[in-house]
Amino acid sequence: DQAGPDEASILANRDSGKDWPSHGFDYAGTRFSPLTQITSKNVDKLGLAWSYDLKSTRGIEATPIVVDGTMYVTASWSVVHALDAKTGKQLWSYDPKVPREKAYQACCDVVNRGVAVYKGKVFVGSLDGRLVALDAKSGKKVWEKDTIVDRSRPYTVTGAPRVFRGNVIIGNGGAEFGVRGYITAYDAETGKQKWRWFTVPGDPAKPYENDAMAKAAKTWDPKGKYWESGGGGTVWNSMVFDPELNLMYIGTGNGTPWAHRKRSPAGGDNLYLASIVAINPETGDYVWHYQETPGDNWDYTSTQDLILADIKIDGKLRKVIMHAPKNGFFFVVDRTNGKFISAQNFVDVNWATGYDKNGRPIEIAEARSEDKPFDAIPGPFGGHNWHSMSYSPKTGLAYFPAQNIPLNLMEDKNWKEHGSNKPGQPMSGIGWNTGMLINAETPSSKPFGRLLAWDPVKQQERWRYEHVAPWNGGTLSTAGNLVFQGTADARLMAFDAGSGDVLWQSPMGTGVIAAPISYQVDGEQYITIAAGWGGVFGQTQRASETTTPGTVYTFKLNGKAEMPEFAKHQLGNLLTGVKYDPALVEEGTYLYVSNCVFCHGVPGVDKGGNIPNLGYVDKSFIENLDKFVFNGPFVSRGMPDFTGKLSAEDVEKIKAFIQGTADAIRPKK
Ligand SMILES: O=C(O)c1cc(C(=O)O)c2c(n1)C(=O)C(=O)c1cc(C(=O)O)[nH]c1-2
Ligand SMILES: [Ca+2]
Repeated sequence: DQAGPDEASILANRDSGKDWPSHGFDYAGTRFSPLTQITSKNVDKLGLAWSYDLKSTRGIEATPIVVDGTMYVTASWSVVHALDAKTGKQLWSYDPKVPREKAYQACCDVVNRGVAVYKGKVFVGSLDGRLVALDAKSGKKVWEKDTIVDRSRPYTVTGAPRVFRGNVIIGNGGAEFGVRGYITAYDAETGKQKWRWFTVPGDPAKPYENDAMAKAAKTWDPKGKYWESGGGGTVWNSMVFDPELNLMYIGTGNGTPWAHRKRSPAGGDNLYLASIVAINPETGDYVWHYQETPGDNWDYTSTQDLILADIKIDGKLRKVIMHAPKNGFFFVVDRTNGKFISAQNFVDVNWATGYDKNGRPIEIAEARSEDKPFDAIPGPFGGHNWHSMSYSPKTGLAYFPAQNIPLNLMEDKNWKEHGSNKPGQPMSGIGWNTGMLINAETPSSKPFGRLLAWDPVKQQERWRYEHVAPWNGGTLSTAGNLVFQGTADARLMAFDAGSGDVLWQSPMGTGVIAAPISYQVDGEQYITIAAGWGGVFGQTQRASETTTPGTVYTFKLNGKAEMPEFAKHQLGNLLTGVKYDPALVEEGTYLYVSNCVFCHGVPGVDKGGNIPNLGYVDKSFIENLDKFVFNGPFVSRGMPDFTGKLSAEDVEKIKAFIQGTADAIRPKK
């Protein structure tokens, strides 16, 4: 009977690298495997050992966990699969049966970033906010908890739970819509709630939960009635742990609404949005915070992967946190006390020129313009999003995918209500609450995606690899002098960790957004990636010509298994022939933005990701659009039922926009 892993075995595994026992490999989140069988000298001999069909057509974001020869990986809709890590044979699977109508309350695809495994149990957070403990051997449910404080709010769970000091810790998402962020700790054995920590203050008419909330409330303007929309600050991805300091660290998300002036009219830092916060994992007590984006106005979440390392700065060994959040700066912070050490931009940025010695950004005034559109660089998709970062103590470099995805936004001067549904306000028809309008002016910044190797001591780039598109996968680095990364254009690549030379690659059949892992069974080292295109950008766009269901691929030296067949992605013909009134196109544009755009993309311009682009579907779909929009025929696929939200006239306007846009972009003969 296996009872592992526990804290001691997870710490010991850092040196052996046999398992991949926790989300970021170790508690520090380094994603650095000490295994050395596969090296920069022999990586060209890497071949497929096995593959496993996850039966999923939406984004796959999971980091698999491997313990004692068993792999635990999740697919979209929070479905867990347990596999024999040597053969890929299924041992069991568990489907939490997420109600499909929950999909549209997830801002960014029906994704899940993986499980935690501790003392014979597997923990998964379901999209609809339950934390389920399964028996690791059988996959049978042991206990289940509802982690959501207020079911009237659109909370979702996409992140992997973590287990620190015997507590299962889980956060949630929903800050695009309007929720109050928090994390909760449950006893891993019994499921009993141990503590809960909110990230932002609640209604000031009620007592604050703790001193940290009282302190935070002073940085919000109550005239903004921020508690009505929840304030935001969701913890939907990163959590790491330093057992010696007995501190866990979380990265917190953006504000609701995005527009700072709207949620806090007099300004203010709005603690603890867009921050790193240190918490005692046993008591849930706040210890310190460092806010990376005071008064967030751009969806600059700080939920990207945190990594703990001990690095030499100015001749002194420092206990630091490294972080590359959405806002485009690479941070090094002292993890014993939260003191700022340094920050340097890793992509071009146009909202700040840098950070002063106290760790405050030096802002550029236009970035908070009240009445002009602002093509923020990075945009709301981030200079780096959740795609995992790794850190190699051998090279002293951090490896992560950097990017730009342009989006031109303008504050909505007339925004008043919390959760207002207004044409032109992105996805507000299904509850998004940004206080922003999408500007029809095309952004002038350019999209790109690249792998960066970053020196955290010198705060400078060491090397880069330019990808064909944004939205590439997370990274794994290994003691074999390698960095592995999956790409938007459907490859798994291996780079020389020191030089960035491309040493090996394999086609994947689908764009990759998750991060690879490495482990060892019976003396053989394996590299695994859970591939499946999606996430917020991947719903509407693609960079691959093939398409396959979500698949787990596992490689080893001289592996001889055959790749599954990849289907060529069939893009239909550009839509033609739907009758429409050109006078309705403009109003249709605003309605499309407020109801359709982040799932279906711009008709004809985007090519469709894991959700079809309406500029390339059969004409009969658009002619009969009302039949798909009303009475919910596609609710089972996650599409909302717009009955009562849109009128029949609205649908005619949306049809005019779809066909009108397709006609406008059609090459002239
Ligand atoms: O504010 C939030 O609560 C929240 C949640 C999530 C999520 O849970 O996936 C994302 C974001 N924000 C977000 O801003 C974002 O860019 C994003 C990308 C993704 C993804 O999985 O591709 N999720 C999220
Ligand atoms: Ca967000």
